[in-house]
Amino acid sequence: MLTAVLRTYLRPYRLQLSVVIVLQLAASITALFLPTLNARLIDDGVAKGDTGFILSTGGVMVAITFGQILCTIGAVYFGARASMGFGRDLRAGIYHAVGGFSDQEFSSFGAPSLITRNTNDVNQVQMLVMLTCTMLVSAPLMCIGGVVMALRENLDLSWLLAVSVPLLLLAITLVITRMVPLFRQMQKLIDAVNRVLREQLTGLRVVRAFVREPLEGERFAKANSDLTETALQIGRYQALMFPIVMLIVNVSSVAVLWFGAHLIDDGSLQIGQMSAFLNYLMQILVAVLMATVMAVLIPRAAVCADRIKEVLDTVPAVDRPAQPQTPATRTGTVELRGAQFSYPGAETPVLTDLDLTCAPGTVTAIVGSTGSGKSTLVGLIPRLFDVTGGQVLVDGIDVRLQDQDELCARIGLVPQQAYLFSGTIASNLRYGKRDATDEELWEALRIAQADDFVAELAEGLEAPVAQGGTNFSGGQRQRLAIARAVVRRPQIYVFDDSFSALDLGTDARLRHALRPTVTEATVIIVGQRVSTIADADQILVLEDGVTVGLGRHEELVRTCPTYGEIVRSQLPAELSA
Ligand SMILES: Nc1ncnc2c1ncn2[C@@H]1O[C@H](COP(=O)(O)OP(=O)(O)OP(=O)(O)O)[C@@H](O)[C@H]1O
Repeated sequence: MLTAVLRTYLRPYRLQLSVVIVLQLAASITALFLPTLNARLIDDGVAKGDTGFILSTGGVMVAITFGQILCTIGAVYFGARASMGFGRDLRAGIYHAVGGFSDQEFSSFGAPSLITRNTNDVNQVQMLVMLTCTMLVSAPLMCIGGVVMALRENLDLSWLLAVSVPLLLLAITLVITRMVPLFRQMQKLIDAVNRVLREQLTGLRVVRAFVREPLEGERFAKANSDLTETALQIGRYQALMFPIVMLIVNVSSVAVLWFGAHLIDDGSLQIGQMSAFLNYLMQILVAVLMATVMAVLIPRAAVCADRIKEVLDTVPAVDRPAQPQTPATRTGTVELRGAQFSYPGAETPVLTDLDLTCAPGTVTAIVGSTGSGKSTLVGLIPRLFDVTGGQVLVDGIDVRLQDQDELCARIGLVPQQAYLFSGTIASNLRYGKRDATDEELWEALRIAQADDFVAELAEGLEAPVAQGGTNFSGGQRQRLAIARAVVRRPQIYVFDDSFSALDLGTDARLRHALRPTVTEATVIIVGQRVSTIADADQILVLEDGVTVGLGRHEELVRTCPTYGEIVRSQLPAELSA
């Protein structure tokens, strides 16, 4: 999975990565020559008092160091650009994939997990790319090159390499193998903290109203302490790793000095050679350390890449046709033919064998008790989910065969939960029609009975809207959501219980103002209130997802017991007769 993500998303950065490799190569090779030059400077310059040699070798060393600095800066620069670009593209890829999800995929992943995957998980993989760009070539080159160069300086001390390098590798591997499972656990725990936090913030009012703060606090504290405990365990291993590495490095240095001093005493080693050997040993140990740091990151990045790939590879239940069909005439006729729908995993269907035709210029109302399937039914029209049996047609063509964007552009959906986006009233209203003029916005507000309260706001159309529209009342939010649909002037209006938060007077005025606007449109209203739906051209009565009545109000009052029951429970006796 990790390699698949890297292969796909690093492809556009091949050139930059090649530059990084070349620069790393140059920086590492130059670094490898410095200890040898230093040894010559000591043995042939300082020891013999040859100032000219000292100056010329020193000059070469300064030039090499300068070149090395430039190569390293270049490698980090291009590495950072490539890895940041990689992260940006990956986030965009996930965003794009999530954008095609239907309700089904959203609920199976959950919003908090999708957010963690698009932020934290991407960061982990991006960090791996970044460090790889810094160490991929230099670590193995410094390691192998260091061994070769050290052996060139002196063979008698070579056994020190054979002991210290494997010892360091063994020690680090032992620590890392204990850290890897903790890294896996950590991503899940970050998900859990996000989930709890998001749920509590969304339902803050309910939490307060039911005095659940202490209990919810405990729930958060549990998720938080689980994450902290795992992070601390990882931290303990990391803290253990540092002294172990330092111990091995320092003991190895002392050993080089100890045994090197004896060899110098014997006359078989020069001071400069010993210093070069020491430098090479340090370079090798640092390279081993860098490689193992990467080895720590790989399993964590692999876990994150798996989670990212899971999102990228998810095929939405609502797919887009390769060759969409376009209706011959676009009048906005909606038809359900034997429509059936079951939520995934549910034993019984939510909607069974529904037949309904909603013609342009007519109003269709859908009523039924809570949970009877009304919202599910209207969700089938803009393809929030697809039928599991039968068909939904718009203008005679199955919605599954039509271009999704074109289809949705013709539908003005006012959902049950009126959701507004952070911005201004104008930016929210222009959601449906970007180029709508202020006059069009005011007209839509007038129809939605929202012009009064918007006009009272000091900034008018430019009044700020908080995320979710929480700085407006439920009724105001609903009216703004209705205005947003009206601005679009769609052919099909779907009001999913959109009038429920309005008082009877506003509800009646709104429908009255809406009538001239929707004379040619197909209007579908989900409603609980009989006064809202009584004058509809046809009323569909649902009970447990099955049609138990279809007709006009007067007819249904006589013929449909379920409808009669709803009417009797709401209207005075003389009206329901
Ligand atoms: N995402 C979902 N996954 C599984 N079952 C669901 C899901 N959404 C709704 N349901 C179930 O489908 C049934 C119909 O739900 P739906 O929201 O369509 O009813 P409704 O008539 O609009 O209700 P209300 O009037 O309360 O809004 C309910 O029994 C509900 O439990």
